[in-house]
Amino acid sequence: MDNNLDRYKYIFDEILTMTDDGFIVVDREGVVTDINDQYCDFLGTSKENVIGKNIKETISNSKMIDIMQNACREEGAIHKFVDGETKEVDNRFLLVSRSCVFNEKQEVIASVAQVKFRLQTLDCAQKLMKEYAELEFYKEEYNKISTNQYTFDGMIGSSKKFLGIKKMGMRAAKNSFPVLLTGETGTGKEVFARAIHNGSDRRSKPMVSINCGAIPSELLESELFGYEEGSFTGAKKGGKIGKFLQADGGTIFLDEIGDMPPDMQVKLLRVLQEKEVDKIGGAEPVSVDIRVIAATRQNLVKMVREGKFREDLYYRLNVINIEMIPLRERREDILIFANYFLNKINIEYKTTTTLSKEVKRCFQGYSWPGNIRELDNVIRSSYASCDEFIIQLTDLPAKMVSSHNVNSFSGSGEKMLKNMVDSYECSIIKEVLKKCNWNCQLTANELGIHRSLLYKKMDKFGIKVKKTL
Ligand SMILES: Nc1ncnc2c1ncn2[C@@H]1O[C@H](COP(=O)(O)OP(=O)(O)OP(=O)(O)O)[C@@H](O)[C@H]1O
Repeated sequence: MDNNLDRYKYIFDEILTMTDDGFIVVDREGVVTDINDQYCDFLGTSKENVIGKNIKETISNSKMIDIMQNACREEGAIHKFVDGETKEVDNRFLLVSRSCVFNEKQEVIASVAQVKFRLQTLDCAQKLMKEYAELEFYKEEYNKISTNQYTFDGMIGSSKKFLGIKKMGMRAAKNSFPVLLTGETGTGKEVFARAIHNGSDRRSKPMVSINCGAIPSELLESELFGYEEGSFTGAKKGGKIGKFLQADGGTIFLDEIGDMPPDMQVKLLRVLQEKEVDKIGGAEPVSVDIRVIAATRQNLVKMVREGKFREDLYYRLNVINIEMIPLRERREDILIFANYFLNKINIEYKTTTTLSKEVKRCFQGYSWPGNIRELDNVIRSSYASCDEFIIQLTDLPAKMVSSHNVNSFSGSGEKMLKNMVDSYECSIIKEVLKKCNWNCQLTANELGIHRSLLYKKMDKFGIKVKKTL
């Protein structure tokens, strides 16, 4: 019997050496018992580093243990190797077949996986890889839509002004004219753009967003229009498709359009006029069918006047203009948003935290320069620092609890002043504590007071050292 086993071991080893494919074998516990050189080479490791260790240490998202648990097999599945787990940077998707091995009692004793490296298989894998990437993109988009946040129905707000622009957005969704969304930061321009796209008959195609201000101008052209393979040094193998072509049939969202460099403004104008994209290094222009929604918090009219933004492009983009409303001009919606964000955290952490009367008053009186995004942040940070189940004034950032918010404080005369000073002092201490990661010595240094005084004040205000959210 032993002789027979030895014989099979030699044959097995020879097969593993001869094949062009990668092979790996694990035992019932997921510990690697065999791996061939081809696979080690692809992973950029050695047999000594892999054999005897759990498969997850080498391939963290391996499915071999699942295969054994389900006593099944899988053929030609696409496996995406995790970044840094293979030495081939451009080759992270491969075709893998996995199977479990049974003994004569039909018990699972091992699992074996084969990875295809042969060229024709790779070709096929690369095609599948593109489809896989597209599928992942649609899955992500689907998740966004299904959360309902990005539809007009799911949009928060019931103030008259907001209902007015919501109506404009719903009307805009019925056609494909360019839309220009203007307004301060954090007012919901991107959320609105998504709702227009999701409400239009383009919703089954992608909405692709690009922040024109966040991409260096020398990269913007290739990001927007793509390039052909070999069109410049450093160009990726296989070229790049570009955001406009990715959005074909759907919508492109050009955020911070005011930051688009002048040479790109000319190129964008051409796309809007001709409905064609010139890929870098491409022989022919490619036709595209896209709806453009642009957004900016800058004053484009002023920029046109100053010669910083092309007038012809401005008119092309500004067919439908929707001016988003700052939160301070839709005060009826402030508490609706505050409760919406707090409720989301309460659900996540299974708590029932609420806002105190004073906090609600303070929210109503505050100017919210960062708008809805700032309100979301304030709710998070105050939830993280509140000790009880009620968010108090002392949990808010110091700048909110300033003398501009006199209305938020109860009491009269000296008592009121003392309440305000205490509240302000407490907020500052909490803010610096958070900044210093709740390190009391650093906080005392930063505040310029002795540590013992800091402790006294923390005691007075009931501040306990906390974790951050
Ligand atoms: N109607 C809404 N319902 C729920 N959340 C919203 C709503 N509008 C905006 N938000 C939230 O407010 C934040 C800011 O929204 P968004 O990014 O759309 O603003 P923006 O105007 O595009 O900001 P910026 O100009 O800084 O890019 C996001 O977290 C978003 O989810």
